[in-house]
Amino acid sequence: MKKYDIAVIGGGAGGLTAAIGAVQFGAKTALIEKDPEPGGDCLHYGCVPSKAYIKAAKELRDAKKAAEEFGLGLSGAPDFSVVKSRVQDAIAEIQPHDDRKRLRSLGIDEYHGTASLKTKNEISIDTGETIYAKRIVIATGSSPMIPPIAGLEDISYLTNETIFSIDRVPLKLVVLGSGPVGIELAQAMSRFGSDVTVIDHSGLMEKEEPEIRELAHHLLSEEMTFMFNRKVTKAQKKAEKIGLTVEGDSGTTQEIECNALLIAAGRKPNVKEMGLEKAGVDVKDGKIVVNKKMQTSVSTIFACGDVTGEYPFTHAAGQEGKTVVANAVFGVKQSVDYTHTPYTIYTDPEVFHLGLTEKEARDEYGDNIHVYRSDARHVDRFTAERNKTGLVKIITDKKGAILGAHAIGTLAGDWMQEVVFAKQHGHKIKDFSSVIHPYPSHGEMVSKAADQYWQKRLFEGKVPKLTETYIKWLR
Ligand SMILES: Cc1cc2nc3c(=O)[nH]c(=O)nc-3n(C[C@H](O)[C@H](O)[C@H](O)COP(=O)(O)OP(=O)(O)OC[C@H]3O[C@@H](n4cnc5c(N)ncnc54)[C@H](O)[C@@H]3O)c2cc1C
Ligand SMILES: NC(=O)c1ccc[n+]([C@@H]2O[C@H](COP(=O)([O-])OP(=O)(O)OC[C@H]3O[C@@H](n4cnc5c(N)ncnc54)[C@H](O)[C@@H]3O)[C@@H](O)[C@H]2O)c1
Repeated sequence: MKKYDIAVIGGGAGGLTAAIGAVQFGAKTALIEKDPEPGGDCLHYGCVPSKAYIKAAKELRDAKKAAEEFGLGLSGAPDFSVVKSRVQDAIAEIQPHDDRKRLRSLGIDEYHGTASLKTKNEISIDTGETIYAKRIVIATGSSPMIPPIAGLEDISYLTNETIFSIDRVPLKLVVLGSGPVGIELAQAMSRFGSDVTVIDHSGLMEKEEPEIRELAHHLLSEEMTFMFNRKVTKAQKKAEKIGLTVEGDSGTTQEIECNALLIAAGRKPNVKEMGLEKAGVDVKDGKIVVNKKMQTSVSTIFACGDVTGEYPFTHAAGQEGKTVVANAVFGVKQSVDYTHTPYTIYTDPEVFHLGLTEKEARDEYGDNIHVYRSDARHVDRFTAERNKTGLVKIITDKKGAILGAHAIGTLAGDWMQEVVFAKQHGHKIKDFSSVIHPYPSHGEMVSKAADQYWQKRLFEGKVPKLTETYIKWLR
């Protein structure tokens, strides 16, 4: 039996970070991946193809808008095969960074097969091999959660695993779920030409600041129909179409038809048939239970990424993978900390989220907080680009330390990154004012919010009285 210091199950964002980190620090490392090539959901069915869709969809939308405004004729339907090739090209270009050849070149023993735990130190691979490892890392990711809907098994529906290989844009598309997966794809499909309806049993972007949620709702409603607080109870095949029974909170039902149904109702960690019970690894609510060191209930076994359900983003899987390396290879007892971990919802405009919302901050700090805002209407770059929809909200404690930052606006995920840096490195809100932002940039949204700190200090406190006295004395 081959023996390793570390064996990683799953070659997605979390597993690759753990395996590459471990081998680079000198650990004898194995990685077992069931798919032909590593890369996981993010590369094959998630971040990369969805961002390729989003970009192509935005280009089409901008072209249409520009054609209308400048009086140019634009007609016909887009050739969807171009969109499909863009997705394939993006995956193909990134794949070599994650592929088996590269892993081997780094010194990782890679296995192609489905792995499960045999004991707390042994892994069985369905190729018939068994390997031993001092430490095991489970990074098997997640799959689309399919809600129990009567008749669903008799129709063919789409998920994130199939939507990127469709050949035609459905005339009418229903998207079940308005989370990041559902809403990003709903907007892209609408821009490709689908008539899109989004159904959700709660509301839109409920974790976001109310004013950001409202603005997003207003803008996105121009491109799709929303049916909130509703659920689909029945699905049936109707010749070339799909019939759906939609139930509201009050029990009222409505029948709708579509040409395709995309299910984006959340994720289910991949824990099935993993032999977790054999090794004694605890699972709660379908997720592998880990402590802050990403260690499971078995001291030799760690887990990272979507399979833990902690923070299901690629960058968080990477952050957790690094924590695993520190703890499993060096035994340094490092804890994962999501306090400074942001995320962006890549709708157009983008929605950015970091740390506490105002409500969460008030729950924790009472009235000992300050809220600073800016609006794209007062930032010249947005005005010049005829795009005045954007908001920033930064929440600090009494001393100006950043507790949370939230934004909506074109490319907000990019220009809000300076707030992540500032928060993580202990800078205060006032520091943004002294950072020079080139004029005119979107990033002025941040400095304009921070300028309010000085306005408050200079024009509302003791300072104006003192300067008044000084000026009088000068005369
Ligand atoms: C449509 C969509 C868009 C997304 N966009 C973003 C985004 O823009 N930004 C962002 O941060 N996140 C995004 N995400 C989330 C992101 O994709 C996940 O958080 C990330 O992929 C999780 O990484 P992971 O390593 O945990 O799992 P995965 O990347 O899914 O990797 C798990 C790997 O384990 C393998 N595996 C599973 N079981 C076994 C087994 N028994 N044996 C061997 N191998 C196994 C799988 O084949 C897979 O390769 C998106 C997700 C979706 C669905
Ligand atoms: N931009 C990004 O970073 C990005 C993009 C896509 C996905 N992701 C990650 O992937 C994860 C999963 O995203 P997601 O959108 O699949 O899940 P989600 O859990 O965020 O959203 C699922 C939505 O479906 C709704 N829903 C669930 N069951 C339903 C039902 N039976 N009927 C009607 N509505 C129902 C929920 O109310 C929710 O709004 C996210 O948490 C995120 O971490 C990130």
